Amino acid sequence: MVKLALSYWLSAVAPKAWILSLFLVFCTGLLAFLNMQLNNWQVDFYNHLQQHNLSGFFQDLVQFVIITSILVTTSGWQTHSKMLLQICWRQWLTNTYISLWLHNQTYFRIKFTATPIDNPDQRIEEDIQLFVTHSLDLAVGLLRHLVTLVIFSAVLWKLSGDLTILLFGTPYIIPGYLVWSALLYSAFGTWITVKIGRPLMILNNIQQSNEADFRYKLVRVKEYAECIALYRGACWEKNSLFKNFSRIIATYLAMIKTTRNITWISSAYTQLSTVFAFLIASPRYFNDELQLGQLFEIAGAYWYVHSALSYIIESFGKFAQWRAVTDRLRLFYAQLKSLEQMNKKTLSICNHNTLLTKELSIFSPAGHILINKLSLEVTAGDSLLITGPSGCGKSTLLQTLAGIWPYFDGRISLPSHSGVLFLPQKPYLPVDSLRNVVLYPQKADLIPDTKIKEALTICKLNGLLSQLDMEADWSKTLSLGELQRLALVRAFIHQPKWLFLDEITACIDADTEAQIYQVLREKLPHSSLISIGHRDSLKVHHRRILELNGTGDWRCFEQPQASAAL
Ligand SMILES: Nc1ncnc2c1ncn2[C@@H]1O[C@H](COP(=O)(O)OP(=O)(O)OP(=O)(O)O)[C@@H](O)[C@H]1O
Repeated sequence: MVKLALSYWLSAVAPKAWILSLFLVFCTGLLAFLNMQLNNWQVDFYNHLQQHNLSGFFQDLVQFVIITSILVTTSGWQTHSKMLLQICWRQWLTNTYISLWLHNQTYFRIKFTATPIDNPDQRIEEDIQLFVTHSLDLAVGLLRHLVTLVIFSAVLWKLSGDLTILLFGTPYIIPGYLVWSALLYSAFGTWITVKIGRPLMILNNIQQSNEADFRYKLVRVKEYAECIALYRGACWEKNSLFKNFSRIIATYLAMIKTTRNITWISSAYTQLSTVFAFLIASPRYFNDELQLGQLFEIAGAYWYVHSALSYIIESFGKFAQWRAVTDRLRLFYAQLKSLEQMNKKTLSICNHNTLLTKELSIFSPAGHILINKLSLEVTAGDSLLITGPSGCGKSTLLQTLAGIWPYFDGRISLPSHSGVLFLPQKPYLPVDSLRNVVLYPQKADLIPDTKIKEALTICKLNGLLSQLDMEADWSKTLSLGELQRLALVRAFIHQPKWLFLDEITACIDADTEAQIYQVLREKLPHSSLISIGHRDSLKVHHRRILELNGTGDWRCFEQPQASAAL
């Protein structure tokens, strides 16, 4: 994961990434330096106040304005470059994940892995955003605090002088005792915070999944609103949503407890630290070894050293969340990569002008045989109807031929992918203009409107002729039969050499179905047609029938009633 995240700085856009990163580092370093200047400035300022030195006081104010102006400007540029780097990095990482996810049908195959990861959508949208934001926040914070630590430790070391302690009558001199005490104080605080806050990391991870599941359930209610309303399922859905949400509450309550404990520690720690510096420097002040200005300089330097050292304590919550999203993205990436290997291992499809299967056995994910040793040859221009009882593996056979079903043995020779069109059982229509929907996934500017309108007329969708530019979620407004006819419009527009139809006319009346098949034969006389269907009326439109019986056995025979046109 770290390798992937950092490869942004080695990618094609590396120059931009490096320029932004270096500028960010420069601003961060400059801010730490300016803070040191301001802390140093306090010495003269408080001393001039103590000495009632008015001209010195005004000189200090001018100096203050100059330092602060540079500091404010640098702060703005630091935020600017950080946010710019954030969005560029996120864009690159999102592109990488989306490309891997959509490569080689991984988005489909991922559900076949032994432990499919949950909510890839959330990982790509939210987790990457959190990962990038937190990574940069933590990295910039770490850098700022490291530079601060080095600078102010040196200042504190110089100011602290030596502490002499008597141990068993022997005097021991501790140089830079203020630095050592800050180190000890912070080490103790960090140790106790990490110990108490460790469960927060696990809880954060669980909560990310809970939130995603809850969101998914809400989206499903929206998607299936019509079915839920017809089933009168609102009460069931409400209970299910409450059950999901109660998991969020339970995890959150556990998080509250841990966060409260951490807050107690960090708040006590911060409060104590404001007086701690004065406390340990006070002996030298009351011995007249320090002036008021130096005392404030020590307190300021101590505060910076302390806040740099307590960085882990302050950012523990963020760090816990960062760990959680990093784990989720790492697992997602590992699975995407393993699927890439799987694709290479199981698929061996070569191009021919004939569809050929030799001893092709297809299995369910659980390992049950669906089709046993199918040997089949479909030549260009031929037609085949696949029938059989529900669940016998008809759609799975089509998915295997499409190269997206991984559980098979045997050989498959497929025609070139460019002239093949698969129309699945459940039509998919993107939310877009009708023109783009019927041309999906091709670009709209390649096909003239006249051709689209002709195809719509053939499929008896004349009512949509005037709505080519209208953008809508068509799957919500059209009937199932209309959706299937809209899917068929694609066949008339693209005129593929090989057309695979999976029960695409199941919701269309028999007369329209017959007309559509008739026109398909007229308009695409040289195309091969492979359909799946249950209706006997389909047989007449195909030359051969492949009958599956659900036990793995199959029978392929010529259809005696095939229409004269075939
Ligand atoms: N993604 C999947 N995960 C688990 N099992 C699956 C998956 N897809 C299909 N199956 C199983 O494989 C078997 C064959 O399914 P398939 O969809 O091919 O049947 P079918 O013959 O097309 O049925 P129908 O006529 O009802 O559409 C079924 O038992 C189904 O449950």
